[in-house]
Amino acid sequence: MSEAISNKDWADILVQALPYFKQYVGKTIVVKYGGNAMLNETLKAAVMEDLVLLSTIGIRTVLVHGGGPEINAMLEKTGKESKFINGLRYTDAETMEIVQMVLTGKLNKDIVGLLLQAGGKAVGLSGVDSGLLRAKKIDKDGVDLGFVGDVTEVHPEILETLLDKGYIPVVSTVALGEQGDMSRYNINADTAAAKIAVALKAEKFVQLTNVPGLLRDVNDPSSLISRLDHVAVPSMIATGVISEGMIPKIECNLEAIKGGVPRTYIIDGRVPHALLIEMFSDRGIGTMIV
Ligand SMILES: Nc1ncnc2c1ncn2[C@@H]1O[C@H](COP(=O)(O)OP(=O)(O)O)[C@@H](O)[C@H]1O
Ligand SMILES: CC(=O)N[C@@H](CCC(=O)OP(=O)(O)O)C(=O)O
Repeated sequence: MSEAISNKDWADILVQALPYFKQYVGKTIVVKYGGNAMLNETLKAAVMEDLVLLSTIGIRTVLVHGGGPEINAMLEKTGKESKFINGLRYTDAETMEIVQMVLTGKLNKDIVGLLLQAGGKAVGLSGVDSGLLRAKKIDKDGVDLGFVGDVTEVHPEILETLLDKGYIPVVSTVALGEQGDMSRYNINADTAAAKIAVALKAEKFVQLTNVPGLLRDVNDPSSLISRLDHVAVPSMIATGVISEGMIPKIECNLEAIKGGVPRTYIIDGRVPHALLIEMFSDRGIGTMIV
């Protein structure tokens, strides 16, 4: 890259990024990294570099990861079918064990390893650790989703402690039941990330996914909605413009905004260094929800 651009352009880019550095250093951002955006190893390495850069310059960075496709693959290996209702996985007891193994046992540790390799300081934990996430069985429109949880409490002290020491906390979204309930609950990673962003009073909540953002037509990548007004959301869900995994993604953005997070974005994790571009330029990639 340094060969392709002039010294002046190089310096200009850094100077233009300076106001953004000033805006975010010392502030907290929560990044949700979706399983679909994790599938390419080169892109994954670029995401790790971005996170390490943010953390190194003093932006308090929390990573919450998903892993839907990896869970699907493991279920398939064990002969189980994946079933989703409105973007949420039907989770029986056996599926819950597999969800915990894949998210907390495998992906969480893989990501921490990659962050360390990229020169960062990172610690992995699940929602169970230190009682970070407590949940109760979800009850939405009378549909039984098994061990899918609604987050009822977030105890972010462990995240604050790690952030104070310069670590990137890496969170997998398995939660413990409420007091007296030792069940584990499967939490949609977008939903958990938004709750964590609210609890940490984050300045920004960014979701990295495998589409350019919210699309007016899911089959047309050029139909990006750059700025989504929350008022339009219910009718977009009712008419099917927003469907499947995009439903919890958009709904949790609204929750985050209601909870006081000033900026929420959905961006394309397949674009190399999308996170840096979003954070430090005015190129306006992805969808901003207002
Ligand atoms: N209007 C829409 N715009 C973009 N994506 C949409 C839309 N409606 C549904 N989707 C689907 O939502 C998916 C993103 O959600 P999901 O698969 O849960 O991603 P992640 O793994 O990043 O959480 C897209 O791949 C797309 O198939
Ligand atoms: C309840 C529910 O649906 N949980 C999700 C948790 C992982 C996740 O959200 O992963 P992505 O971000 O890759 O979609 C699941 O079981 O797939």
